Amino acid sequence: MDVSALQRLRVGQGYDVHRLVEGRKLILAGVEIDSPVGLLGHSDADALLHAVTDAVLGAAALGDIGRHFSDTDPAFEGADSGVLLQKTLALAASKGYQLVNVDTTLICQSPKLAPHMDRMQACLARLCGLDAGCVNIKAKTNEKLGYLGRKEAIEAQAVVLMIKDLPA
Ligand SMILES: Nc1ccn([C@@H]2O[C@H](COP(=O)(O)O)[C@@H](O)[C@H]2O)c(=O)n1
Ligand SMILES: C[C@@]1(CO)OP(=O)(O)OP(=O)(O)OC[C@H]1O
Repeated sequence: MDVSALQRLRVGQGYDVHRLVEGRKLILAGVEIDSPVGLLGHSDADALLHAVTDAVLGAAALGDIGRHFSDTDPAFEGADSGVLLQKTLALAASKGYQLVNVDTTLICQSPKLAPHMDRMQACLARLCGLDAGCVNIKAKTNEKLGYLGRKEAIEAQAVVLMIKDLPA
């Protein structure tokens, strides 16, 4: 086993939740999904991309999403979370971190996401600069339990693996 390669590996974990309301678009993994309700937020409220962004920041020990893109800054009102993820990946790359793979879970009672999964996976892979085979999105209902089960919100969880360059 190559121990020096193992020492360059970093894992990161991310989580997000946004409330579902009328009058907002539902955007997940950078894809707009046909729905009578959408996620509320200062940005486009893409909970999945926020969780992935936090996981990347976690792996690179760079804090959390709000530290880089404040939810009180008018610059991020309606922001495209795909752009924020790509800025985060560029920041991580500037510190020597490259993404290896991404795994995510959406806890979403409704709508059914299976019909949108291929598009969501392709979009997330493009945003991450990875092959689709290195990116995964899973969907779960919350078995009608609690605020997620009552369709009041959607939750996202993400785990990433990153590899750090050897110091020059
Ligand atoms: N919003 C969702 C939720 C779930 N799915 C798919 O259904 C399967 C079963 O979900 P359970 O919560 O009942 O375990 C799940 O594995 C997904 O394939 C979905 O498409 N959209
Ligand atoms: C990206 C930001 C910017 O306001 O998006 P929000 O829509 O506020 O979403 P949240 O996940 O609550 O916090 C992250 C914020 O930094």
